[in-house]
This record gives sequence, C-alpha cells and structure tokens, in this order.
Amino acid sequence: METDEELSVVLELPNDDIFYDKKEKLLQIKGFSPNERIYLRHSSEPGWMSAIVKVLVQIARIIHLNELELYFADDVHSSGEFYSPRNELEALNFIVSLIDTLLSSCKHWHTNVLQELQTTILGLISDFGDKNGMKAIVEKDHFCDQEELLLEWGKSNGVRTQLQIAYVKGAGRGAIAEKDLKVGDIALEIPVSIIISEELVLETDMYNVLKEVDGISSETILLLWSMKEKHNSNSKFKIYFDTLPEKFNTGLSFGIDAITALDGTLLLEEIMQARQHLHDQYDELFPALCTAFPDIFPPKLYTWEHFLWACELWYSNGMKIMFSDGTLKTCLIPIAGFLNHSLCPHIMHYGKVDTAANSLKFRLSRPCRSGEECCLSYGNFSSSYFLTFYGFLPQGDNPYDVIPLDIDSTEDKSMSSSTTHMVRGTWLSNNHNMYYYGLPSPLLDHLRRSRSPMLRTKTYLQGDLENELEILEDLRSIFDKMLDGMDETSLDNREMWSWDEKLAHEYKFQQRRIVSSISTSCLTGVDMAKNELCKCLAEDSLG
Ligand SMILES: C[S@@+](CC[C@H](N)C(=O)[O-])C[C@H]1O[C@@H](n2cnc3c(N)ncnc32)[C@H](O)[C@@H]1O
Repeated sequence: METDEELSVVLELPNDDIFYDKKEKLLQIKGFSPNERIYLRHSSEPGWMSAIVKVLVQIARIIHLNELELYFADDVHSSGEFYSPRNELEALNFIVSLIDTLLSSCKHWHTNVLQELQTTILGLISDFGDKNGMKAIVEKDHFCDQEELLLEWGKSNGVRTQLQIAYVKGAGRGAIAEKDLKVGDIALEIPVSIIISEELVLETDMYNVLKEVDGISSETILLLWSMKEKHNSNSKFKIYFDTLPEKFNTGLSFGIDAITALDGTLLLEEIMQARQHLHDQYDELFPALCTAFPDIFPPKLYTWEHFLWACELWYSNGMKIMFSDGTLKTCLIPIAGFLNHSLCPHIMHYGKVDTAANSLKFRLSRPCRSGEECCLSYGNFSSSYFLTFYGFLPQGDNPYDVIPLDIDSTEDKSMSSSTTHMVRGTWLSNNHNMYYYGLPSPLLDHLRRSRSPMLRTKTYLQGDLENELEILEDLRSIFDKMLDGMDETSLDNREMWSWDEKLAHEYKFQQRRIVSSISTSCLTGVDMAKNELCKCLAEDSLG
C-alpha cells in the first residue's frame, strides 16, 4: 500500500490461521500487532535498511511458524530469533513475494527503495543457504546411462529441466543444477501426463478384482499394480521402472543385528510395529489373490519380498500431489524422484498441479549454483521417520527430532487437552536462562502448574524456587533413566558395520546426544535454582 509520499506494507497474520491466538500473543510480546504496518522510508541514516529488514523478518517468522516450532518458540522478548531453516526460508520468501506485489503496482519514485529491499532479502536468502545447506559431493566416476535415458524420455514427453542426474556421496542419485538458478526459477517441470497415479489402474482387470476387496485403499491398489508393472516390458513407464534400485535399504528391511542395536530407543518398537502392519496387510491379500486370480496376480511376482520392495518404493519415492480438481493423491513422479531431501531445501513447495500448464513445477526458494545438488524438503519429519521409511538420517540439526513425553495434559486449562508435550536437543534453544534452561516453555509451565496450581509466574520467591527444583529433578530422572536404557555407542568401527547396523548405531548416537543434552540442561537448571534459593533464604534470614 502506498500514498504519494509514503510507501508501506502491512504484514498480516491471517484470521483463519489455526494458531492465531498463540501467534498473536508472540507478536504482542515482541511489540507487534497482527496487522502491522511497516513504513518503507528511505533515510540518510546509516542502517535504515537493516532496521526495516529486521522488523519485517521478525514478524514474517512468527506468521509462518508451524505447530512444532510454536511449541519450542521462547515466549520472551528477544530479537534475532531463529526458529528453523524451514521457517526462515518461508519467512524470507514471503517478504520477497510481498515486495514483488508492491513492485508490480507502485509509483516509479518508490521502485528504488523496493528494489534495494528486494536485493537485501534475496541476499539474506542466499547467505542463509550458504551457511545452512549441506554441500553434496558429486561422484564423477559413476555413470548414469539409464538415468540419462529417463531424462530423454521425459523431455520427449514435455519435461523441462535445469537439472542433471549424478551420484552423490551417501545418497544414491541426486539432481545437480546445470547452471546458476535463482529464487523463483523453475528447476524442473513435470507434465501431469507422466505422473503415476491411481488413474492408471482404473481401467485394468486388476482394479475390477481389487475394488471388491473390503476396505482396500487406493494407495494399496496402486502399490499392487506397480509390483506387476515393474515387470511389464510394454509398460509406458518401463524406462522409469528400470532406473529404480533393486533394493531400498530402509528401516523396514533392517536385519536382526541392526534391530538389536536399537535397543533402548523408541525406534525399535516403531520399526517392529511398522513391519508387523505390512506383514498383516500382505497376509490378508496373499496367497488368496494369487490362488483365485493367478493370471492377474502371478505368484512369483507377489511374494513377501516383492511386496516389501514395493512398500519401500512408495514410502521413499511417493509424493502427495494436489490435482486441479482438488483431489490429493500419492504419486510416483519420474525424474522428480531423483531429488534428495535437505533440512535446508532449495525447493519447498511442489505439491500442487499448476492448472494453466497442467504440470507440476519445482520452483526454487533459495538459489542453487551450477554444479550444486538441488534438494527438496520431503516434509517436517523426525530422524526416526526418515530412517524407517526412507533409509537415511538427514545431515545437520533436525528441528523435528523430538522425544514425545507421555504426560497427561488434560488438567492443563490454558491449553487444549490435545497438547502433546515433547523435548528436543537443548542446543537448539537460544534461551538457557533461569526458568527456561533450553527446555520448551509449554512443558515447563505444565509441570509447574500440575505441582502448584496457584503458581505465580517465574518469581524468585522461595515457594516458586522449590517448585522449580522439584520439576527439574523429576524431569532429569526421566531422562537419566532413558540414557541408562541405551548403552553407549561408539561410531569408531563404523567401517565394519553393514548398512543397517551403521544407520542403527548413528541413530542411537543421535538419540543419546539429545537425551543427554536434556539431562545436562536439567542439571544446570537445578544448580541455578539452588543458587537462587540460597540467595533467597539468606535474604530472608537477614531481613
Ligand atoms: C526420492 S528418492 C531420491 C533419489 C535417490 N537418491 C535415488 O538414488 O533413487 C529417496 C531416497 O533417496 C535417498 N536420500 C534422499 N535424501 C537423502 C539424504 N539427504 N541423505 C541420504 N540419502 C538420501 C534415500 O535413500 C531415500 O530413500
């Protein structure tokens, strides 16, 4: 919005945001309203631009917090807050789009300010990517003949790409930028006609049989179709199926030694349950379908091993896509399936078909230089989820690596009864002061209230400090027990391990690091609270 003299922008927290109240409160704590107008005034003062940028970024970050980030957001007045790479990129891209809108409609005398602002924000995005993105090592001695064939096939079917396929260290194939790509560029465009979705199955004999099976989902139907289509030499997608790995190596196919190595972690139970669920699903369908319809379900293609392969294919390569008619379907997307995951991705939004072009566009949210690997975000998942369903542990600090706590929060009147309490590595928090300790405030507040419902807020009075000591001791004992249950793991002999043992030990190492950071933070908190309590008692005895 602009007048002849004044150029301004309103950063609005949408009324329909499901976390409106919590975000409004955070904005207020930082001194902003949910409809904050920022004047974009050029000034001769040095630093005028960074002052504007600081405010814009602070507000944009809060507007774009997701549920988990909100849970861990400190409710204290401090500037320069950082929540997660996802949030940071989302916030900065939001400002870029606001400036784009202003630039498209503004008076020419304002364009200089806006362009300068645009350049500053794009610079921040680029710096952020340089600092937080992992640089993949391209393995030049691996050939990608089949992948090249798939690319050619794709291009002849309307694919447009600025990416090449190559092997990258530790991640199989990946997509490498052919030239410098900037924010807003489309790295890859896939026409809907080559997306593998349930439409393909509808006209088949297999569908006529499976639609009669009680409770079967369209995802399972497509999975069973892909098991057979993989071996169909006349398939339209033969070149795609030929590029798929023979083995996926996800947590679902962990051997007994790797499973045993997970002892003491929650992941052991999660993997066992996921496998049991798949086994049950398989046993419900087979061998019955092979016996009743051997032509449609040839027994040699529908073994448990083939079924597990297909499950791993769909878990690790399936993408949820919103089509132009509004339906959401899990799909396999040739070529896009080469994009690896990053915690600081280049591409954040790709799940919606562009109706005008009838294609899926992979647009960049941060620049990718020529020769650099271009990565997606697969979603905000924990490392245990990535390990189980994708077979890797993301490099770097994963903000979604949380340990859920089984604490009944129904008595907590200030929050919805569905609040799930959790913790994560306390090194991720900026606030390790008294009453915070790097631990999430909603958890601490809940524990404080359940011990002492009439609690005053965070005072240095004897009762509060004693309460504080007790909750920290209780928490610490939970995490010390957890640590005792996980024997120490050393990564020194990783060269001797099989792929699955390596992943299991790395995972356990990460979990121990998280748990021990929480225990240490509790202990530091206990020391702080004891210190304050001593001071308080000393003052009382003096006074
Ligand atoms: C959609 S595919 C990506 C292409 C895959 N690299 C390939 O060669 O087919 C997903 C799989 O890639 C691998 N992957 C993706 N991101 C990764 C990462 N950041 N680190 C290691 N492996 C990764 C995992 O094996 C995962 O199951």
